[in-house]
Amino acid sequence: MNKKIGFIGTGNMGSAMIGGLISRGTVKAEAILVSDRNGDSLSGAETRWPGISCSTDNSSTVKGADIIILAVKPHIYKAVIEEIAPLVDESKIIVTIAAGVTISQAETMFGKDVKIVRTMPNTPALVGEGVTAYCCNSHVSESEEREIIPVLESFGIVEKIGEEYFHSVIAVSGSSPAYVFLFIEAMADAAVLQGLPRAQAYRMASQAVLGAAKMVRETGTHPGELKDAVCSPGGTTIEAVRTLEKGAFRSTVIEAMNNCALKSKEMTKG
Ligand SMILES: NC(=O)C1=CN([C@@H]2O[C@H](COP(=O)(O)OP(=O)(O)OC[C@H]3O[C@@H](n4cnc5c(N)ncnc54)[C@H](OP(=O)(O)O)[C@@H]3O)[C@@H](O)[C@H]2O)C=CC1
Ligand SMILES: O=C(O)[C@@H]1CCC=N1
Repeated sequence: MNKKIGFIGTGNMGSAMIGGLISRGTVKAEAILVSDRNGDSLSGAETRWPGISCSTDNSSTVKGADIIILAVKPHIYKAVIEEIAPLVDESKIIVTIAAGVTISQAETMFGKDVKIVRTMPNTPALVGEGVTAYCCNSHVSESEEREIIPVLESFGIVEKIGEEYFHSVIAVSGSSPAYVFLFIEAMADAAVLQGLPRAQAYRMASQAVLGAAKMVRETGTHPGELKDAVCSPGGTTIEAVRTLEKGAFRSTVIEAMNNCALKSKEMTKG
């Protein structure tokens, strides 16, 4: 692709996306422009990805890029958009990634017609195993949407959704790596408690999650059926499942994700 991609903000999510773009080879490092007010984030990006253009000046990113990804926290959106709005014309596409910032709110912040693609990525974008949900505003043409999809595919799988589903998507993919990391950490802690060396515990716990996820994806078998196949009658696994259910494992996950989606709704109200 011969487009230049700009990032305003290169913290947790921005750097995961840059990593995905470069390792997938969607664009060369020289086609990526980054600006950040945080010198440490900027120098970290410069060291990790030699060839990218780094600056503390957001306007240089906007001037040089065709696709501009706003990778700052939601409460910074208004200030950044007001700063860059005069430089954004119909040749540029704005990609938003913020929780709780709707297309209509971003349009109001720009105060003029701008092409906006609202997305919800997640940090596994760094290793090309992310999920990115997106929807476009009415100013993005079908051909422009076709140009954006390969950019999003650099991060992993891509799902087009109606904007009303963003709250659920934040719970099931934007935020969910955090719950999975907790789960891996807890499994490794238990293994360490039982005497396994920490490094082996992390390798085994994370591989079990990776392998189980791949089985769901690649066999198409219902997760309940896959669980049943691990639980030998009177065996070890059903003891663990009984204990998890006593602790309301599934209900706790459902409740947590419901609260996550509610928080996203609340953030939309500002
Ligand atoms: N983290 C995640 O897993 C996900 C995050 N998101 C969304 O991504 C966005 C970014 O989150 P995240 O990466 O975690 O945040 P971070 O704080 O890690 O990164 C944001 C970066 O932007 C910098 N910044 C702040 N203000 C400006 C400015 N005016 N101009 C240029 N740079 C600025 C910050 O600097 P400083 O440190 O000085 O503030 C920081 O380096 C959020 O809107 C969030 O909702 C979406 C999906 C997943
Ligand atoms: O916690 C947050 O608000 C952001 C959005 C999704 C993941 N991190």
